[in-house]
Amino acid sequence: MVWAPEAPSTPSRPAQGDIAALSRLQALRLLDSGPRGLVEADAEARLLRHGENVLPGRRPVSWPRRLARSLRDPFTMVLLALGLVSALIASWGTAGVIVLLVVASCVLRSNGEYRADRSTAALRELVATTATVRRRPSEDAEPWEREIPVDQLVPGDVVKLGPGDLVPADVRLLRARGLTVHQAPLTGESAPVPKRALDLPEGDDHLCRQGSSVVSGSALAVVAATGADTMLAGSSAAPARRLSAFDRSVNGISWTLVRLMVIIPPVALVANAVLRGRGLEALPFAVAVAVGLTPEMLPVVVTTALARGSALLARGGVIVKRLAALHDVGAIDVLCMDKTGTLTRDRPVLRDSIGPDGDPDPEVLRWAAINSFWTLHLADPPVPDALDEAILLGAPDHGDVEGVDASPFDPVSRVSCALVRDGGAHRVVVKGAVEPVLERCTLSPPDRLRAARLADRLAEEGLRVLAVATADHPADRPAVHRLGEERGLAFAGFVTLADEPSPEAPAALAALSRRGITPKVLTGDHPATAARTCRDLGLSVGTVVNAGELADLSDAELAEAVGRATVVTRCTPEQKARVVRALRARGHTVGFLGDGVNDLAAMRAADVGICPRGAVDVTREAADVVLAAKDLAAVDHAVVAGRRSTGNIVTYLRIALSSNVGNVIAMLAAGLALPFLPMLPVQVLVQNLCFDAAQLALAFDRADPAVLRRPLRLRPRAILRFVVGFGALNAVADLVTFAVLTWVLGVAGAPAFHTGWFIENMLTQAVIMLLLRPISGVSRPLGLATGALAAVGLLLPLSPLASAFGLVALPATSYLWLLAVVGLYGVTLLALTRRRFRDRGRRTP
Ligand SMILES: Nc1ncnc2c1ncn2[C@@H]1O[C@H](COP(=O)(O)OP(=O)(O)OP(=O)(O)O)[C@@H](O)[C@H]1O
Repeated sequence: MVWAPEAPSTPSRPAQGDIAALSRLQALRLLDSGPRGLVEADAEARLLRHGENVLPGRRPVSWPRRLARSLRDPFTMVLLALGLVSALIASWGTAGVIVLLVVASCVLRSNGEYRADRSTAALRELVATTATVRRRPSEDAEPWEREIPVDQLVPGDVVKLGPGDLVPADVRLLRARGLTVHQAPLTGESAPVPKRALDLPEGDDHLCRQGSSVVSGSALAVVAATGADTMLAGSSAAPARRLSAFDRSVNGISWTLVRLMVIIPPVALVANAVLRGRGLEALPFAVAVAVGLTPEMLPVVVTTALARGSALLARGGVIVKRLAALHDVGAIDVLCMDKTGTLTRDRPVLRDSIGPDGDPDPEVLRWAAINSFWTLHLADPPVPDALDEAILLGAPDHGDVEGVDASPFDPVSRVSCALVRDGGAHRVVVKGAVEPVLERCTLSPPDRLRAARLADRLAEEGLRVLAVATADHPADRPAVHRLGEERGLAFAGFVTLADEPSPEAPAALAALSRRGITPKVLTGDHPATAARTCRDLGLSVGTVVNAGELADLSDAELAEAVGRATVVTRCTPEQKARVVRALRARGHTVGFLGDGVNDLAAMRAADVGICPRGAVDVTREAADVVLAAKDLAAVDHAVVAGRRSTGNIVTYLRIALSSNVGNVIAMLAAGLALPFLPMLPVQVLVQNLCFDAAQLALAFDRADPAVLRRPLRLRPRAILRFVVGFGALNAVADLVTFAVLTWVLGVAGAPAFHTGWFIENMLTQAVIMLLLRPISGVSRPLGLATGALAAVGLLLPLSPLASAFGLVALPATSYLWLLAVVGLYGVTLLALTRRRFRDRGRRTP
């Protein structure tokens, strides 16, 4: 029979309030839909009418808007302020060069960010969430179910929901089995909320909103509102992402420099006035010195280094969803992971069916299969449970038993239930983890102990053990989602399944530990099964912690306990998250690799969430890194790419800041010692511009092998300490140059002095770029950039442009002396850096 909706006098945008008050059938009619779903052509027409199912705030930012946004950066603000001051005192050269610096860095930055965002958006598309929709090719055709991108959903579409799905739009439930949803992003409630497909609705039990996610159970629902019409869009409750450790580190360094930039001009002015009697004429110089401190290319180098790393990873199928996460991957020192599918192949195979006395008993398997069959068929989850499938594959026919209702596996209660009619009687069949099932059974204390010991023995062989129990169920007690709460069950026995350890896991685990990463296994499985699997993979297991025993510990005690453990078992989703938070509180940078709905909370709690492409939607949405497959070797690749990119950023910061700090100290000191300013403002700014441009090559530098061997994090304090030391050395080289120019070469007049110092400065910058790095090899871009920098320094004073910058040609002896100073500086730098980087294995960057 074809289901024919009554009057099709449907408004194009039915008010949600109307739908909330209606029965299932009335809601379907209002939406001009039916349980067999929309016809494809109708869905297309609706898509044109309603638009894509995209939240308004999620649209891409345009290039001009990005350019305008880059002006809001603190460095740019200070630079513009200094440019304004220069313009006010009619120092047009200084103001002009500052504007040029700002324009260059803003254009480069917004262009880099635009390109990086476009490529990460394209990569994100590859792992975008989909919805299982029921549609018909034509009015009379049978409906089919298929996955479509969430943005293609329209009001009236009939969708299926299962554990781990993100609710793709605002929906009205048509059928639900054991459905619980997590709707914290909308209501703040942290506990999962049960939902039912009632015909006479009370409250919003029968509605699920976009932004919530399915924790357990399954449902069929009709889409009531999409895109801007959803409650989430209306409430602007889109979750704000917390600032990552990397963002905080970069901000920390930036603000330290910004403070210095603001302080330098007044200090320089006062010192010049007091010691040299100079007035406002020293202001352009003071401004130029402050500008000289800025690492203008910081945002560009950061974006380029991270975008390059994630582009390389994408070629291997690893997708980094937000750039800063690549740094965080490189910083991971503890990798928490689930067991199933990560350490095992996730291809369970049925082994045995064992009665309470330990002997084989086919009846246990029969009940297990009845439970699996009816939970799969009545609940009809979009993705069938692997354990249920394995049981059905290995079980004989289970006879004439009719399913009445079912509550699919719930990762919190760890049981699944089916209500069946067996002959004339109703019977509830419960299957699940050993402890929650035994807890629900009527057993004498010795029998309970014997059953638990039997389960331990089976689990010690590395088998997955499911307990099975049954009970008569009076027909007048229908509430299925209360089935799991049944007590007084009769214990039937155990079924066991084998899930072989993954053959690739031992090598991948060994590779991770060579990179200084400690693996920790957080699983919902039995302690003995988990311990045996880990031992088989060569992991040193130590004490196996049972998460149930951690419940009463304080956060500090928990941190202590899990800090020592390698395997934490019987974890509920929230316990996995608590363990991750405890490890972070101990100062670890924690990565979490998982793929199930039971991994979601931990994924969100971790510094970096990692999942395979086949993970449930909600986990994939929360993850920062998505792998082509659940493969520990791919995590290793991501770690290497992260450390390589961070290594390049750290090198850039060390070089840029050491050189800039050195120059600032030298200029301020020389400005006070000399009767004239040691450099013209325009010269300071030109050499700054050349140095900035050359440093872009550092984003493409080679990786230091030592950096790849240990977790690498941007540590502002360590970088600033490094900069103070090497900045001081750079200042000494500058001051030696001043001494040579004044006393050895007897340079007469400011232009010759300025030129000598300009040449030396450009050459030392080239030397610093080559030597202040942890590796001796030079990449092609770096070789070209440093060569160009040195060439500009040596040739600009000899070129026709020299006079425009206040430079003059120097005699050959001056060049020789300058080269000698730079050579001496280079040798000293080489000796110090080799020593500094030789024992880098023991130091932080
Ligand atoms: N379909 C199912 N029916 C009944 N019991 C199940 C089912 N799936 C899992 N269980 C039981 O619940 C326990 C916890 O399962 P859960 O999915 O939380 O973790 P897991 O898959 O064992 O491990 P991991 O967290 O490492 O992926 C399992 O050890 C098993 O005893």
